[in-house]
Amino acid sequence: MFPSANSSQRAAGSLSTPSAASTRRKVALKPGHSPLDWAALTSKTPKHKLRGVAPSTPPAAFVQVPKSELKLHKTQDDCWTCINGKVFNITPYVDFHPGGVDEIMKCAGRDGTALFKKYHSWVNPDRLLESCMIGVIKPGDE
Ligand code: HEM
Repeated sequence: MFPSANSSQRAAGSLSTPSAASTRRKVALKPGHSPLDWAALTSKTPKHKLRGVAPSTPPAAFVQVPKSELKLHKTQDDCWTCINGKVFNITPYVDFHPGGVDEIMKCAGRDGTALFKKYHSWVNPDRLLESCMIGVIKPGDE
């Protein structure tokens, strides 16, 4: 084996047996629910269906969502959240969430910005959920 077990080229500590604290908890997603599958679905599904709105609904930038409306959508088959002031219909995404359904449902029907940043500040919600954006939270309701 190279480098040999006691070689100075080896990193200190044991790389093969990480402590429990440093291991990432892996969630098993349903078949067909990988990030690539999500990208494929969003590219072929009409936007109004992903947004969960009527086809005649104005583009997201022109739609204001009151907080009282956001609160009504908190179940797995009708789930909205607000991240950085943007309101998304995450119903079609829930089963694709790499962190699992239970975790993402914690932001259902409410502002998920803090939780989102706590768990993955590196993820870009605007890009990932672009096709699911319903509108912006009503000014004053943030
Ligand atoms: C719209 C809301 C959310 C979206 C779009 C989203 C998206 C993602 C994405 C893309 C990943 C994979 C990150 C990576 O592998 O680098 C991920 C992982 C994860 N998410 Fe979320 N997430 C959302 C909400 C949440 C919430 C509310 C929680 C917790 C309460 C959460 C907890 C996690 C956890 C624990 C992981 C696994 C991280 C790991 O592998 O170490 N997420 N999420």
